[in-house]
Amino acid sequence: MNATICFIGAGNMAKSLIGGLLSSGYATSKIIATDPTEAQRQALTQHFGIHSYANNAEAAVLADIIVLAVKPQLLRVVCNELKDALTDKKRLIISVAAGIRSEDINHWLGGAQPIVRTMPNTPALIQTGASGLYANPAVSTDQKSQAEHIMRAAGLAVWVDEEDQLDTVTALSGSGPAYYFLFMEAMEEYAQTLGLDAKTAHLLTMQTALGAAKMVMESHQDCQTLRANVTSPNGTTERAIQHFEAAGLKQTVGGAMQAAYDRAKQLADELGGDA
Ligand SMILES: NC(=O)C1=CN([C@@H]2O[C@H](COP(=O)(O)OP(=O)(O)OC[C@H]3O[C@@H](n4cnc5c(N)ncnc54)[C@H](O)[C@@H]3O)[C@@H](O)[C@H]2O)C=CC1
Ligand SMILES: O=C(O)[C@@H]1CCC=N1
Repeated sequence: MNATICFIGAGNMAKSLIGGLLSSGYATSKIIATDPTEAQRQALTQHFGIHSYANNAEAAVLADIIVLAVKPQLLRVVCNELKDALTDKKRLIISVAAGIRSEDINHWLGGAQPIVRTMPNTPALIQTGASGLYANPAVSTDQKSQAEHIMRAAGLAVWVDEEDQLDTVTALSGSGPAYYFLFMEAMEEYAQTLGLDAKTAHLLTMQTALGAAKMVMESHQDCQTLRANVTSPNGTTERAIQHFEAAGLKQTVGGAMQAAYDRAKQLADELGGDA
């Protein structure tokens, strides 16, 4: 693939994707980015050696693929700036903005636009991301492969058939890293209550999370079996699990994911449409 890719907005998510592409061997000359902040533009040149622009439309016309990586609240304004520059409708638009429907982006860009909407997550920063992707009907097979190539550079990329499923992806992998961080925070804090110093508690928590994730990925056993292997009859883990179950852990997790899912839909209603 040697398409020119233009990132609109050069914050954390754009930098993760750019970093991933460059480390996978993508040519520096084929990636450009825009940002109104001079410091961000300088950082791009210093870290990645790519060209950067202050003007979105000026940069967008130079590219085959445009990645919209600004905050969701700014997307409408940015699309308005790009609309007149993108009249040929050939370029693929990839949006990483949380909660903005492809239909709204299409409308803001003047219609008939190939759009892939994606929901990445922050581990993309270390090329261990997980992204869900949805393509609108105007996206060609080649453009689908291009979008997948870009998102794969930052980790796992999976397609969903219905755009609604991206709200589930948001509640799962989009917000998910924060769930694990919270759980780790709670473990670390209580280990200190039980007598460990902060550093030891932190190290053991991190390594336990990493070990558990690696076992799930590499052992080819399901979570239930792996859990059973840790749980000796009448032992310590059994007591802890009984406590989680009595406290309704699965219902709590379900309730939290439902709240994230509902908020994703609400955001799309608040930020989208013609209002
Ligand atoms: N942080 C997360 O976990 C996830 C974030 N996202 C999405 O990624 C998108 C970007 O998020 P971050 O990279 O975290 O934000 P960020 O704030 O780090 O980056 C946004 C960048 O856009 C620039 N910008 C502001 N106005 C602009 C304009 N008019 N034209 C061009 N650039 C402009 C800002 O200077 C900034 O550098 C958001 O839409 C967010 O919903 C998606 C999935 C997960
Ligand atoms: O919290 C949010 O709204 C975004 C979407 C997924 C992760 N961060």
